Amino acid sequence: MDAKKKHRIVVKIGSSSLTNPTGGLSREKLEEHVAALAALRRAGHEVILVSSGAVAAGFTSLGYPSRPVTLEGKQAAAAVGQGLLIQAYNESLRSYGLMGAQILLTRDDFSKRNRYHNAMGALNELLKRGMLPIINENDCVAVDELTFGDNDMLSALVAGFLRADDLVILTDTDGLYDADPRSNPHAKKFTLIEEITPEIEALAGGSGSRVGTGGMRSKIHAAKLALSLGIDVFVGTGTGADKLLDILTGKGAGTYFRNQMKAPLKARKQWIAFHAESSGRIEVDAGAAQALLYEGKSLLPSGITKVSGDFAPGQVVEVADTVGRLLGKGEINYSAEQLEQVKGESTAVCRERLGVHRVEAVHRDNWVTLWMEEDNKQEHKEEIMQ
Ligand SMILES: Nc1ncnc2c1ncn2[C@@H]1O[C@H](COP(=O)(O)OP(=O)(O)O)[C@@H](O)[C@H]1O
Ligand SMILES: N[C@@H](CCC(=O)OP(=O)(O)O)C(=O)O
Repeated sequence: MDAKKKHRIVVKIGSSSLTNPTGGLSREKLEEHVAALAALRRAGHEVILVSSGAVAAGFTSLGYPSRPVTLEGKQAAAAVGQGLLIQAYNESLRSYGLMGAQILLTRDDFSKRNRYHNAMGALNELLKRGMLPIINENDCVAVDELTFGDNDMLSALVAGFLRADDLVILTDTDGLYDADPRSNPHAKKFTLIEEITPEIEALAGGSGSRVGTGGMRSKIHAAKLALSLGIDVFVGTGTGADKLLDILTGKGAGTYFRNQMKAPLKARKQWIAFHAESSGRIEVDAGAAQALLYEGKSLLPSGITKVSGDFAPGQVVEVADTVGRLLGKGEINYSAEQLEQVKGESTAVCRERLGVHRVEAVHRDNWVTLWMEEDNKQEHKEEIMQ
């Protein structure tokens, strides 16, 4: 992380770093985080906060003796606590001349293109106006498959779509160890990780505390996604007002994950790759697969062998080869019905049957390769960055 440059930084603060020993919100800890966020702002960086802590801030007001475990209990606590959390942030931010702006998101918001762009527009405007966006899951509606599961993944998705330079995940442990340091006092820490291999993923366990949810495992998944989007990641802890500045200058107490790819995936392709729901699936022959994966070409109807699902032009479909391997996803220019009429046909036939001028079924600009062969991973990475 190069601290001289003005960075766009997403800082995620987990419940474990915001709570007192009984699981409630700790104002003292919150105030220390705010001092550090304010120092980042003073140094000229753009800052977006993803903060957990709603359940922690709310459960005592509802009469729960400890952090609730049921979904309804957590939702009710979050509904009460979210307001208290933002109020606490704003009271503290005021003394630095800063103001927070609450944004609650669900995964569903990311899968609908208009919502994705709306959220991006609002966040960019807030940043332009000097506000500090404070993002959390929309706990009351985010249930089951709609949830991000945890704010770690949400912070990586937000960092991706805002094309942030850095993602800083603050937690109660000073980084990733080769075993959970809570249960293994001999665990060894990683200070720098250049690639998140399956072996590294296997070392990260679940939450060791009663208040956190994802543990180190969800942080590693989030770090992996952020790295693939061209974002540097830090996972760790710190104290004092300079802790975030120290993290930027490489002096943080934690693990740095260095990004190998400097060009982040464009927002449009990120949306297709990570958020859009697929409305159908098409199969393509070997020639079309070759053109899509290795030649940087668009998909033409002539290479399509099978069409499944009911989709309309502009929706996102999965593209597989004839043995069923997923090659990637793309925005389709035809409905399923139209495609049935022209699959396997030449450009001339498409024009004649459908009266279209441009015939690509999926244009290159709306295509994302998802299939990676171990030995040509890099080639694919470069390709999806186009
Ligand atoms: N390999 C590991 N290295 C470090 N911490 C680990 C590891 N495996 C599991 N953990 C646990 O992850 C916890 C942090 O995650 P979590 O409790 O979800 O915090 P947060 O509330 O900040 O999201 C640590 O307290 C630790 O017990
Ligand atoms: N949205 C919930 C927190 C969920 C969550 O991810 O917690 P954590 O693992 O502590 O970051 C809340 O505000 O309490």
